[in-house]
Amino acid sequence: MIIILTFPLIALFLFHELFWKRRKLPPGPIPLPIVGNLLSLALPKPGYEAFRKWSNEYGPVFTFWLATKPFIIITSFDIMKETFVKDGDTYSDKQLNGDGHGSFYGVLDTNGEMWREHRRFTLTQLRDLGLGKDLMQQKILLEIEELHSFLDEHIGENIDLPKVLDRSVGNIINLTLFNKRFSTKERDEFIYLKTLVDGMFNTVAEFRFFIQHLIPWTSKIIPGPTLHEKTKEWRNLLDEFFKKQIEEHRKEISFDDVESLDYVESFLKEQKRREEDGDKDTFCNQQLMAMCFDLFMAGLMTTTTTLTWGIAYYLHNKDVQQEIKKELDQVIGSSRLISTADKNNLPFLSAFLNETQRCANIIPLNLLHVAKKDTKIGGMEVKKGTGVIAQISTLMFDDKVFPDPQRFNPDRFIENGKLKKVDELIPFSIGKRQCLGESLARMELFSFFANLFNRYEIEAGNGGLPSMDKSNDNFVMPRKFNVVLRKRYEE
Ligand code: HEM
Repeated sequence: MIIILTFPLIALFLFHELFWKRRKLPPGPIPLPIVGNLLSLALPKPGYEAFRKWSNEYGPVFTFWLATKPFIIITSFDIMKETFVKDGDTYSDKQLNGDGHGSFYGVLDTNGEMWREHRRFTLTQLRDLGLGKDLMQQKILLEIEELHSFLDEHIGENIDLPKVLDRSVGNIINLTLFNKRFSTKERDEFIYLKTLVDGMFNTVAEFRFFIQHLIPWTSKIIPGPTLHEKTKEWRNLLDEFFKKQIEEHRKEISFDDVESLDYVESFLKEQKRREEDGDKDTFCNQQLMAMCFDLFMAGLMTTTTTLTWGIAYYLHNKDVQQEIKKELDQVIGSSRLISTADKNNLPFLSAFLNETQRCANIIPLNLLHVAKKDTKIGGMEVKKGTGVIAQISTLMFDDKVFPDPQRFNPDRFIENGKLKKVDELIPFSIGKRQCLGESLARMELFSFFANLFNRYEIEAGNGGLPSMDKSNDNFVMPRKFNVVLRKRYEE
């Protein structure tokens, strides 16, 4: 009797999984029950190969099952543009889960008016705090001078350069938020903050937590602490860290000053204005903490990881090193600081930066968006609420756009001795939710690379050349390596 009943149930289940639930979606790989196509991303990590194969097999628009949820993956630049730029409003919502802040605040994990208002506010503040003027460049150059003084003391020694750069990048975000940098004496304070940021990232990346993030009910059956409990621990510590600095601001702020020195000061002034107008919600304290969280989470690891890959590619490619040094010697010719004002005269260095971002390809699966209404993508019907992803990592390794894509070759961005604009290079994504920190990140990457390469000979340290293996980590982080520096100019 049981066998007679079980057989049709299994048949029904398989019919549902293999056919019924997929019938109105673009074609794609067959999903397994519960995990969908997730396992393919681990074979090999970080999943570039799986997406490349599917894109070749099913075309530039296909369905990928992230656990039990279908996502429409777009791998062609033209269709990404049609979708996320020309019809941008339809895709400006993200799939929210609140795992980061434990609630829906900030910009990473909000939609609608809250997201729009704070995205606009933050972009305006970043501009007013210096990105639109020379001020931000000056702050970055001051940070680079501090970096140089530190590195100069360690000439000829083995040094974990990525770790040192991490503090400089963290300083720039902290300066932007709180007008405060971590001096050499406050190194422990930064190490503590970094431990919290890494702790949060590593938690979300752990497979059992990643599954809980995608299928919340599994937290009830997977043994051990839940994702919610684990992220709450890190979040509370991060909140405490931010709260301390916010409270110091509250004590010192002068609401009569029109100009603000940092993001938190601008936010507190706007908060007061709104509260006087009867709006206590839009600029509430929880939103401020969530914004500090988002800018640190989104801005620190991405920038340091890109810088670290850049140094690794530089060490591995002697011919590229020679070309960069030749250009720097011709154009700069001294140990003076280099700023973005020099950028147009350093096309090969800019090409190196482009190629670093393309090859580092640090976001193997882009953030999850949803269609706000019934629509069409690449001619295929898509229902309101369906997940949609601009799969930028597949595009950056597309051999039709970037021939011989695995080869590190900055020359692909050079034409007639000048920097060639290649629209398909979109490491900061595309559309209404394109990276909010893009201008800041670009300025940092250029300034750090230019000044490091101009001031120092950089050689591999005692562990040899850095490993270029990306299969070890969910975040495409390079493995740890040391370098040895020597000065290129006597002072
Ligand atoms: C090399 C460095 C960086 C890379 C490669 C990068 C890349 C990205 C990508 C791919 C997205 C997802 C866009 C989407 O949803 O389609 C994103 C979003 C975001 N990034 Fe960045 N990012 C970098 C640096 C930064 C920095 C320095 C900050 C700020 C300090 C920042 C803040 C953000 C924020 C707040 C979002 C969410 C925007 C929104 O949803 O409206 N990022 N970034």
